[in-house]
Amino acid sequence: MLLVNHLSISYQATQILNDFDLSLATGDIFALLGDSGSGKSSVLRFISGLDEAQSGQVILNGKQLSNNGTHNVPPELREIGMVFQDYALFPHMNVKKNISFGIYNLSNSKQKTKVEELLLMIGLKGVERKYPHQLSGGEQQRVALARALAPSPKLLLLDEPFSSLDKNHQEQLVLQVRDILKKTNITSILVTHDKYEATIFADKVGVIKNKKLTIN
Ligand SMILES: Nc1ncnc2c1ncn2[C@@H]1O[C@H](COP(=O)(O)OP(=O)(O)OP(=O)(O)O)[C@@H](O)[C@H]1O
Repeated sequence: MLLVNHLSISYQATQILNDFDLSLATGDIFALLGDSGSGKSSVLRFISGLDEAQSGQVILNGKQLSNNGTHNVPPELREIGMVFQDYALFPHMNVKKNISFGIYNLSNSKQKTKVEELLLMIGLKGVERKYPHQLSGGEQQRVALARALAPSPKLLLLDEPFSSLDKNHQEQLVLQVRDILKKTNITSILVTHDKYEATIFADKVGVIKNKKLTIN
């Protein structure tokens, strides 16, 4: 379960969020909408431990990761996976190296098995040795998802991962990723501008309005 309590964020004198609260059950897929500049990415950066805030608490599966706007647990120890819109993959690493990046502590044979399992799940069996530039945008985003899922995170944060894809493939990928997340039962938050995408992807949709979260 994820709890975000009393999150308030200001940059210089401008307040972006005021007492933002969010509660998700394990396995929930949540989409966060809001106008440009409303603070969607800022919420993800606080939850992931990258940016601090004026106030705010994060509790994931009973563990307090942040309190009073500061972080008790650094980003790399939070068991939170992330997928972004751009620069999702390391261009100089092949697909296998990209996916196994976060599981370097496993033995080579365990890494290999995990990469094969994930490639099968994302429908890209056999591309281990390809480089990102040899894949389409949608394929790259599926590999980015596999990389984020490899260490079995407790929470997955997706910041507009579908928005740079062409419309024809976008819906198919949105539904495919939803399916994968449902199978793995990972609690997820998608930040998006696209109301339709939010509706088909998520179990619950929320909007940032007047610096707070409104659940539809
Ligand atoms: N490090 C920072 N320093 C100063 N201002 C910032 C910083 N990060 C974000 N902001 C400002 O805070 C506001 C919220 O930014 P944020 O990126 O969270 O919004 P968003 O809802 O994700 O926007 P978009 O949909 O356009 O990506 C914006 O006005 C942005 O310019």
